[in-house]
Amino acid sequence: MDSNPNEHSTNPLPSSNQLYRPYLPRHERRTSRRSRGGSSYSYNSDPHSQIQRIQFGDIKHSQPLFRDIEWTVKEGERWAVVDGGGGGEKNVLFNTLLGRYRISPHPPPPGGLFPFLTLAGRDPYSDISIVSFGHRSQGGGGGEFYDYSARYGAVQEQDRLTLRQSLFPETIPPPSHLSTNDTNEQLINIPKKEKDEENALFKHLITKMGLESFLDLPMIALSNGQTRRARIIKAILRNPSLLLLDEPLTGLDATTRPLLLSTLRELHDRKSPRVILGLRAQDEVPEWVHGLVYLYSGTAIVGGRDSVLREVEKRLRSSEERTTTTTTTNTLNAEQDPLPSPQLGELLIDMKNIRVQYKDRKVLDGLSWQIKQGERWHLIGENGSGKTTLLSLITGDHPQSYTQTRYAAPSSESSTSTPTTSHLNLFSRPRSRLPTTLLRSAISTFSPELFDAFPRRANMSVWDVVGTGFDGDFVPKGKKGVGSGVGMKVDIGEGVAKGRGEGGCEGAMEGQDEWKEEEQWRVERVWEVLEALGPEAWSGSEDSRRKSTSTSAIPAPGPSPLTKEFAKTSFPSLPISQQRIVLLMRALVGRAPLILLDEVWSGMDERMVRAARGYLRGDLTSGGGGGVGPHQAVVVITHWEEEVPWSRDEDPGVFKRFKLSGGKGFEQTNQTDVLAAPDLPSVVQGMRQICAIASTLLGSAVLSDGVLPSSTSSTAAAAASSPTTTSSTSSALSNVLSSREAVGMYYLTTYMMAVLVVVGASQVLY
Ligand SMILES: Nc1ncnc2c1ncn2[C@@H]1O[C@H](COP(=O)(O)OP(=O)(O)OP(=O)(O)O)[C@@H](O)[C@H]1O
Repeated sequence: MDSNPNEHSTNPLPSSNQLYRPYLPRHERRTSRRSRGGSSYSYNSDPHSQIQRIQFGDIKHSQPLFRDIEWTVKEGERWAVVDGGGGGEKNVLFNTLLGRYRISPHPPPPGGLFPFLTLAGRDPYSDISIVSFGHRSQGGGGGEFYDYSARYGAVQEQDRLTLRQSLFPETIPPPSHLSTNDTNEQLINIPKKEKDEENALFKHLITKMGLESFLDLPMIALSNGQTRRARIIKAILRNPSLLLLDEPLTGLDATTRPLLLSTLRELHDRKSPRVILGLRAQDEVPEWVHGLVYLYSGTAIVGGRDSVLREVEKRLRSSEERTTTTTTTNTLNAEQDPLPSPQLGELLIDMKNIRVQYKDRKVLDGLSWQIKQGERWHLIGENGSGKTTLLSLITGDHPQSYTQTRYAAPSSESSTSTPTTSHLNLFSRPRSRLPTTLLRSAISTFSPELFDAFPRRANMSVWDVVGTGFDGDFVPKGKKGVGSGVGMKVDIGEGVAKGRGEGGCEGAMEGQDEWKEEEQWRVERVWEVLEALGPEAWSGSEDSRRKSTSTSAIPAPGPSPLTKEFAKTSFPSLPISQQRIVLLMRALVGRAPLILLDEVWSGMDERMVRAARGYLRGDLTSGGGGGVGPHQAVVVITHWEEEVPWSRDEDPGVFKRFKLSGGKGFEQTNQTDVLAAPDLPSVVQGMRQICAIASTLLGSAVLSDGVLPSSTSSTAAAAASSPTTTSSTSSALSNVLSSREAVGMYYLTTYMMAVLVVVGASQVLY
């Protein structure tokens, strides 16, 4: 296999100018070639490049964290590092480049690990920067919970730092004891030319990233995506020689991603700064990347982009084949015990004409949305469109959640109740009449904010963390670490508290008669979730492999030893990806009536994502049960359609999408989805209009309220894309046509073919 990144003809690289020019003693080089073994992958087809064979590890670890990595980066090459195995391997590699882990044997002087810096007399470790989004950014390592809802209220003095001030500390007003003429800018005394260049770059970046209008907002007020863009700009403005950018695409909306990628490419090619990208296994690798380091189970596949991707796919395919036995076994179970499908029920959340405003900045402006039991929503919207704000109203964290009820002017005819012009009703009650403790147990959440804020106390085990999910606590409570109950039930009309419990009495509190039954249910439920989403599902350990290849359809009673061990593990000691899946378990354990999952997959490895998706969907292939009951409602917030565990095509009545834009929200059907698609060529637009008209004229009989019955929709779509019934152009077009338009296309094509047949026949006859 050719894995030399120089295979890309677009990049004629100078072979002598290397970023990494690691040097190995002769005997090492010989050994490294001979004893490479099957576990590592390397390239060395360029005679000028030198081999680096490194093992690196934390001084605390007797075993190296990685072995046999050979990686040379030359000036001009564009590289990305992909975390294929999870467990934070990419983080370890980046930290090694930053000098935080030891390399053995260390590349000796004079070049060292970064000859392009060392030989130029620069200190690598002060000239390389990292911006990481895959890892915990705030809250430090301490055990305290910090208030992640602070941004919604009045901004505190310590949080007043604006985006501009954060980028240019010299613009921070001087302390009061200095004279106002004595600005920091003058004190710092930046040369004018450099300043002009910096300003030009700043303007370019801030415009391209769409942050001009946020410059004078406090940093704390920026949305997740806006903050990420700002952090990247800040790192670029520091002008390091090399910027390690870890998971920059996570949390960015679909419009911003290509803009950021093209900017990074531009900067890298100008060497100001050079960039190495860190990507998740599920991220698409940009076309312009030449070389990939794909980290996997303590080693790496290193080489050209395409060849590494081919190799990874080959390995994945063979590992999937190995697990076929499990799938077959579990499918048998599925046939015996089908999981009930979602059942639509009572209204859980009812928002009408919601408004959220900060001074003259309107974030939500007349938004209405209803969420019912059993529904599965995908909440979507560009960065800054108000998704987090909306969720904070639902969870009651936002102070403006109390002030959403407005009444119509009383009419002259007296009536017993005045209708509202706007309201926020949570579980049939205005937010102000719902105690926060009850709300916390009725709505469970996973979000980047919660992940950052969740306390990491050294003595907190995985069990403790999962157990806090029942009552929405942040510290373990109760004798068995499964909470102590909130003593109330959330009222969901007819379906009181349906969707949770299933054997427990969730209104009970410690000390009450029903508590024993509730506690017993909670303990069993923690084991159930730990077994389904714990290491058995993703670790690939010998134990779990033995279990997964077992042909017995009868699961062994009780949790496995691996699960028991995991339950006892200290939560803060886990790698980030495992902390994330534990917090997902926390969100699912209590069977709360409403579950909010915001950017849930970021930082998890592929096997975890697969296990969690299966569990949420209720596929019996992943742990033998459904993560979400038929009466529970779920909202998934993500910028990536493919991250949603369900598809609207499965059942449009249950699986829905709500889009935020311009302060408003609207439900997107398949139809509006396509109509909203940007930059379609006008010919396609024209075709679509014709098809829609044809659909209305010729096929309106099959339409009901403009929404197709699913069987009709799929038949029509299939017919529209079938090469036997349409031309190749219309077949390609069917990819961008809505169901209704596809029906139109079908009728139009049939109609035109009929006309052709008639015309043809008449030619023959006459
Ligand atoms: N205290 C505040 N003052 C002014 N504007 C604010 C404040 N808090 C939030 N905003 C603005 O509200 C808008 C919505 O923010 P929100 O976090 O809800 O967006 P989002 O849709 O979740 O974005 P993302 O996809 O980036 O996470 C943003 O433009 C943000 O700058």
